[in-house]
Amino acid sequence: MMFIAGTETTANTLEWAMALLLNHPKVMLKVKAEIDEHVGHGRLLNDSDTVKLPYLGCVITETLRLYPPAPLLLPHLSSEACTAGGFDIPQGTMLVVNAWTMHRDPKLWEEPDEFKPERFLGGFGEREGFKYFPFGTGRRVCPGAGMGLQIVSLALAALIQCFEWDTIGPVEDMSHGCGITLFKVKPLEALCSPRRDLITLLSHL
Ligand code: HEM
Repeated sequence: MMFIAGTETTANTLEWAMALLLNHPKVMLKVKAEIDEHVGHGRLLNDSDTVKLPYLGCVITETLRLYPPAPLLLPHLSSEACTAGGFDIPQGTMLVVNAWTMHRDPKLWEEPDEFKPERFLGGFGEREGFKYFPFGTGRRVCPGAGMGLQIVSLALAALIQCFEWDTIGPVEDMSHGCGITLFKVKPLEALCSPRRDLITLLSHL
């Protein structure tokens, strides 16, 4: 279960994040500048560096808002009768929460369909958690959230630290398909070449 729940979600997030960055070169440059400033070119970044990269964190948070890997979370069953949003829910009802819709609700977000990592600079208030939940919430919240975020941060940061990236066509196609997870219809294809400043380091790996 841990393996199934932890692999596709993490890989999809990385793919969506890179696709978004390719379509937003100014954001890509900002992430690169942050990595260059806090890690540099003399060594490969490691997991203790990710805390020094708040803008990268905003990019991943914003990616998970626009493309939550589990857009309907997992189905929940009411263990007792309750009320939710004014609706009476009998015991034993299957509840599905549509995170995708809430993450793009214009009543909750400014320019909801735009990729704007800056919206998360300065943190995220506790109450706001109710409009943003790529990992679910409550008792059945994703137990791998911390690990998932760390893997995506580390992988994305390493790809940007070491390589120059470009789209193959004019823009990356962002069409999505949805099963249990939200996937990219056209798998990401991109051009990459080693960054000049990293060639010596990479050649010694
Ligand atoms: C970016 C990465 C990930 C995302 C977006 C994600 C998202 C989610 C979501 C939305 C749920 C359902 C929560 C709910 O219905 O309230 C879930 C459950 C779960 N996730 Fe993740 N997940 C990620 C990574 C991981 C990783 C790395 C692991 C394990 C190593 C993991 C293990 C699980 C397990 C075991 C459950 C079921 C929990 C339960 O039913 O009590 N996930 N995840």
